[in-house]
Amino acid sequence: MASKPLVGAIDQGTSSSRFLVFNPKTAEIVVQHQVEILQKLPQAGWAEEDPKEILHSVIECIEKACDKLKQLKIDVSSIKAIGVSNQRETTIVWDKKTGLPLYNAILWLDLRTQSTAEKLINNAPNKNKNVLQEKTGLPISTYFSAVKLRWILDNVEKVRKAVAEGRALFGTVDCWLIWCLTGAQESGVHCTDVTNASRTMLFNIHTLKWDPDLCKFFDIPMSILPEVRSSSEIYGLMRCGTLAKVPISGCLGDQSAALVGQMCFKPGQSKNTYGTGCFLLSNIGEKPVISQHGLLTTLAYKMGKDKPAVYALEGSVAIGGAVVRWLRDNLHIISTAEEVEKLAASVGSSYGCYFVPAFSGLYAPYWDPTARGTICGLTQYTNRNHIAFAALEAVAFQTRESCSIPKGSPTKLLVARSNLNQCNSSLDI
Ligand SMILES: Nc1ncnc2c1ncn2[C@@H]1O[C@H](COP(=O)(O)OP(=O)(O)O)[C@@H](O)[C@H]1O
Ligand SMILES: O=P(O)(O)OC[C@H](O)CO
Repeated sequence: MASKPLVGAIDQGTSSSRFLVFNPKTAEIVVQHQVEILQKLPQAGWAEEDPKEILHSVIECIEKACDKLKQLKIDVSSIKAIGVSNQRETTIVWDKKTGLPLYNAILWLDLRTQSTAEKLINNAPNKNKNVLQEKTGLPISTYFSAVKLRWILDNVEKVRKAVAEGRALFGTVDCWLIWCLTGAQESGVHCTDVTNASRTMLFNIHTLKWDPDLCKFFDIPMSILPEVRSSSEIYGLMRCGTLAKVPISGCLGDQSAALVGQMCFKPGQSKNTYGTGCFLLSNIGEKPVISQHGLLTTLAYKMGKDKPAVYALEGSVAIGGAVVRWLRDNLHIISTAEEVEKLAASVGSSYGCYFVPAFSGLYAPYWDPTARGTICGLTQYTNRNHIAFAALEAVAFQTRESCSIPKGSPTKLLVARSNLNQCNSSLDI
């Protein structure tokens, strides 16, 4: 008897890559594999990843998940389609002739563009950081791809040369992965979807097209931008590995994917996801609403070429699970992320210690790139357990703040999910 059709999902996040194989009828996960990604922090505020490592981690996850399927005696040819979801805004420029990246991926939470963003705001009428909000749904901030791309064009000679010679391609992580997996130099498809495009600040969220005026504002050559497609259509076929010839037929920025995954299809339905950052998205239907209170307006999904675009309001928190990684990698007070729960639970309170993990400035609703993290309220009594508790409490405080920003329509349902949720203390807080 033929095996039941399955669907594969690439989830390329800031901290890790995953490949999950689902039964599309029941949404049950059949197998999955996950690989952590190395983050390079070459200077204070800078955060990069190697695009080749990102790609290889995804390929490793696909191959290992397929091995697990084989161990379960399930034919890998049961995987009929693959979807891509990805950390958004992270900016990659590569050479279409060599297939190689021309610079490391600049991560969404990188702060190197603080002065670029400040300069743009100072030149805007009334120094208004929301001068592009009507068109893009976003404030001028270090967060979005356009300023990162501007920085690369200003600072990386190799990229300038490749642009002049017509060899450079720009893309967010979805775009890089789809181009590589559909054949790179030979047959790579250079495309992105509307949800990812809406995080670049070069995309008009009303016309659903790259906007020449926005490109002029940031002085970005339109020739390097990918084609913008819907979130659900066949972009191309896998050209390598065990899943060669399987169509890649879905693409959504990870927070939009989470909204879809939680089936928040009606206006007012919302989800909050805890990964590296923490993102509350609320479905607002087919008309974009511009927030007066520091929320972003973003594309939620467009489920086919001829299907309507659906929008969301978003409360973004840059540092969620990343604070736990910082306790592990920088303070070394835990050796695995899971341990944080034991430490926090052992005290049950921070005893007046507060942790503001503004490592990447503050996002919604402040949009202040100059903010920096702090731990305060320390006494001689404070130990690592209290700091662990305060770190988890900080994620909860930031979430509460996102939930309390007025959204224009009441939230009817809020679903919370992800890795940090495995940590019961964080949910209890
Ligand atoms: N059990 C846990 N308890 C608390 N934090 C965790 C736990 N597991 C992972 N994390 C944190 O969550 C983040 C990873 O979550 P993940 O969903 O893989 O992120 P992303 O999608 O951004 O790659 C890391 O920053 C890590 O420190
Ligand atoms: O890596 P995550 O899952 O925290 O998601 C990152 C966001 O897409 C950044 O906008």
